Amino acid sequence: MNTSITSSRKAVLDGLADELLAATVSLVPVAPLRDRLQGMTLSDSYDVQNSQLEQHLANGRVLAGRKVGLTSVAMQRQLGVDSPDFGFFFEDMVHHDGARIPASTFIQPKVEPEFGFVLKESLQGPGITLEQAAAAIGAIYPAIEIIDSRITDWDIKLVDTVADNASCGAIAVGTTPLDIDPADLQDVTCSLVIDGEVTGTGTGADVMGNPVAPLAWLANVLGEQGVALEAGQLVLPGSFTAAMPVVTDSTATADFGPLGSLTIHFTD
Ligand SMILES: C=C/C=C(\O)C(=O)O
Repeated sequence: MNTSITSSRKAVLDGLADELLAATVSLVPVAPLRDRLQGMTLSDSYDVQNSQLEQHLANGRVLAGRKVGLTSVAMQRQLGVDSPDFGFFFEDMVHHDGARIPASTFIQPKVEPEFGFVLKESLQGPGITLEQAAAAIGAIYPAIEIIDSRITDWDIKLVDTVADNASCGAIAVGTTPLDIDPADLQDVTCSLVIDGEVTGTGTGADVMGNPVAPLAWLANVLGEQGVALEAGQLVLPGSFTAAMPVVTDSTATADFGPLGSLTIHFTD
């Protein structure tokens, strides 16, 4: 192995992680990352993501859970990609039903309606099946992910969004679980409602065929790296619909019909 090439590559990746960390604070987005390192791979992007995770944890932030993204055809089409990705979120990024969230704390926020799975037991791949993943779910909540891009104008390809923590901005999760069995999630319908208008509707089957599949996928991918999903963590398996932009004074609802809903408001 040519160590000088390897170490200069690492220096570029560390620099990208530092730029993204700075953008998280300044709210000034950065230029797309994909052309900054010749042949930038998905593995490079996850290294950039991981470097940020480690620095946040070293600064005392507490991991609350993980998100899987790009699991629906709607979102894959919107971003022009064909595979899922994942990211992390901390306790200080989690909001609850009725939250009033300053839009000014994001760069270019959009919202996505999702399930929120709270795990009752830990899950670690490889080899986690759908049945094992479903059995690890303790409660299912309505959730909204606020995605945000630290890349200018959402000009992202897969390597950009992965490095940028899968574009995770914040999470909102309901306080009352949805009364539904993990085996029945494919048939559940969810609409995204912005300011009273339905902007999109999807079913559980639109989320990788079954919303439990992203949970199993994540447990297996992280398991390959020796990382477990822990009991008590919240996992978001991906959006039912295309993401929609929000601004100050927007109200967003993830509407699961008779099963329940979650509403958040964006303030100044
Ligand atoms: C860019 C982010 C995409 C997601 O979070 C998703 O598809 O759920």
